[in-house]
Amino acid sequence: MVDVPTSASEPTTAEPGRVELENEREYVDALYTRLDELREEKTEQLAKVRRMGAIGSLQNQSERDAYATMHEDRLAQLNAVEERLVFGRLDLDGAAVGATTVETEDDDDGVGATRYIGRIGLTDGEQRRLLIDWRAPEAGAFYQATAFERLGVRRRRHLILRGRHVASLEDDVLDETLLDEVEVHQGEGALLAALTQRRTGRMGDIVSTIQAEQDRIIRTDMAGVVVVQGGPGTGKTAVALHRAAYLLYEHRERLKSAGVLLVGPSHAFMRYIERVLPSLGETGVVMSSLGELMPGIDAGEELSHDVARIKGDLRMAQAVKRAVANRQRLLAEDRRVVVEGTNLTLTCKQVKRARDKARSTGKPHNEARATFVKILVRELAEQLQEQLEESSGGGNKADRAYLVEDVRSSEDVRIALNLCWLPVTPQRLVSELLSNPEHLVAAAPHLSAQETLALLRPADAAWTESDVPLLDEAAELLGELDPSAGRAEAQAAAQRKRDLELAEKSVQSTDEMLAEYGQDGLVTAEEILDFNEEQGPSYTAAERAMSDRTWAYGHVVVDEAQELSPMQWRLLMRRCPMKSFTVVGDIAQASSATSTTSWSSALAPFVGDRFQLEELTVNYRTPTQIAEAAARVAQRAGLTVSTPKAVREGAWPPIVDHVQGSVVDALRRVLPEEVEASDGGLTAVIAPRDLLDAVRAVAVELFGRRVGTGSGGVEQDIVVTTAREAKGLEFDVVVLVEPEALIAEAGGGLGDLYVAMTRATQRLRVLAAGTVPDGLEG
Ligand SMILES: Nc1ncnc2c1ncn2[C@@H]1O[C@H](COP(=O)(O)OP(=O)(O)OP(=O)(O)O)[C@@H](O)[C@H]1O
Repeated sequence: MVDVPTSASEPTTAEPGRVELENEREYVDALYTRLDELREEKTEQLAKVRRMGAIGSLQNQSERDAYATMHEDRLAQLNAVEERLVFGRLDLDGAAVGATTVETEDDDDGVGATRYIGRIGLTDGEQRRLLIDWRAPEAGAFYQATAFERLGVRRRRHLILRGRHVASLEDDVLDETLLDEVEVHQGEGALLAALTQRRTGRMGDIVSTIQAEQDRIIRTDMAGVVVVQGGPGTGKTAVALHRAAYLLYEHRERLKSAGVLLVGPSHAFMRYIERVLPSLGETGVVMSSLGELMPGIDAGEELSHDVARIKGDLRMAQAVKRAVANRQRLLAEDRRVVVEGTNLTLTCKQVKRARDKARSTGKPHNEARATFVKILVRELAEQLQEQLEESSGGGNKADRAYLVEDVRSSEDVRIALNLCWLPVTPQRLVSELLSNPEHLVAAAPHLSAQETLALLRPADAAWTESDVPLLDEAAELLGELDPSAGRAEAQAAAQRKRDLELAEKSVQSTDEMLAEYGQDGLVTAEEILDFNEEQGPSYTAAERAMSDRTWAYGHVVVDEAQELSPMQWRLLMRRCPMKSFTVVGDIAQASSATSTTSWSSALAPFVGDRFQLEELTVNYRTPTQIAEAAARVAQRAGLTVSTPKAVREGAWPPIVDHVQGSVVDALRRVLPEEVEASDGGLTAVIAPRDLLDAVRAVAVELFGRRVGTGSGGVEQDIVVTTAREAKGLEFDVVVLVEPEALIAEAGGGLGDLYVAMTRATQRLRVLAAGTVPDGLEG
């Protein structure tokens, strides 16, 4: 049992601030001791379950799996919260908050008058609450209380930890009467300290400094669609991720089985944010970029704005529907088929009737085909029977079951039926639709000749993210070829990997146990795995969801949602029939004509006006000078942008270099200066696509392996990227190459330039051989 200090420490004669710091250190030490104790307990419980799993009877295998998963999850959570386990303390009305008191006696609601707030909740052996999870209702006041609306809070304190050590305290006294009584600890402010830290290429959590307007959105009810609009750097991504963690806490049971899907624009973005939820102790969220929403397909970026716009139009759903219907063909004339040497006739009328019946089942194409085939095989078998009986003079009665089999296995019949109703995969359907002009014109008569031409491409072209909704649409209408096939394969591979890890651990436990009985452990991980597999696989909800296109999620979070085309929205709505969404984005940052122009128009086809719009108004990323320049450029170009208030001044205004000659040569000169200015932080060079290779070559020439590109780039401290790939990311220093070319590349749209300018947390340098957009220089 940990001995947590629960009542006032004895006053000492030491300097008052010091004493209080020591008290906090003592309390925090005790919390970490409790954390260690719980980790040990869980490790022991897990080992015990695994030992039973390896040698016990088969009967309770799945129950034991469930226990093992539960213990593993909890252990993973306990391990994830090591850093900044506790970060806050609230002293409430009635609490004694003198310099030397740490009062945690229970008050009426069972929570201490002094509450410690942390990443998870902890209790001691007697179920007294030592630490309150930041998501619990009792922690709300830590984020919400102000001097005007104290919510019973006398003092809010931030505990700033280095490792397990309390380095300093930051007090926020809300009850003025306290000012005379207590020593107030003040530093630069926890928020500012967090914001001025150097960037690491990975987003971190903001759990200790969530601001009131963000907290309100994070804790909004789960039902329905919540849209969070906010300018660059207002914390939309941070809010979206913390909201996912909050909902998983608040609706644990429901979301544990249904799961939460988090969708972002690109691989680079998903890598940038992937550590946030695990650091909040949440590992079960399915994360997917727009290109990965169809299991088994990893689609790349759609480079042509026109193609993306055409494919993103809702009318493409009709086109796919027609393409499927066109696979259910009628005969132009009656057709002769030979079965076991007998000539039979498949009539146009028969085929039409069978087709109508199959369609009326309402089943998807591949499944309804069974009805179509069954009807025609039966009718052909009847014909065959009649002919055989006739030719034998009516004396011989043929066995219908044999005849059906003869018809079914006839090559001729197979070809004839396939010509009318061929089973097809979504990939094949979409690939043929986009590569065969006849198919495309027949399925998509709404397209102009020019648009049809823009869509046509080779049959083996790689998938792009705007193909994904078409594939999804096709999959929906086609159904599975073999309902148990593809999905099962993907799941089996994931499961085998997981099982092998488990089995290896299990072998260790078994070896230890057998050794206790003086026997050799003669079992291998593979043997245990084979043994377990006989019981059938078991999957976590996230694993099942990831490999199942038809999975119905309990909640979907969409980041950079302004980028979504109507077809992408349609796909996502299908993933969550309950329509429980958190949608975050900034209309002004939209890349192109495919993107959303207003939240109402984006959502109307799916939820009407039934969504709740929230706005974030403070910019935490970009210093004032850069934020103002970006907003000016956008406004002069006629773009409506929200102009959030930046929380800090920067050291530099944007620097513009008017380059004589080549921008790439100018970059060779400028980049070392900028990397130096980043002071060990992250530098990004954002360039138009056709300059990217040359820019990358210069960066590599200067900095070699320190340079990263694309989705792997966030690991490196110098990143060369397009504006689109930089969406959602941030860097200490940004060098922006040829701004006018960025606008031209986006078909005249300003969104990408606006995004590029607002990625910098410290410094922005613009290199322009061409003209400089109006407003950039004031
Ligand atoms: N309350 C906060 N405390 C500390 N840091 C914060 C807070 N809110 C936001 N930030 C930081 O501000 C930066 C911008 O946040 P975020 O990326 O979520 O903004 P965004 O609105 O999604 O930006 P954009 O739309 O431009 O991509 C991040 O580094 C984030 O950690």
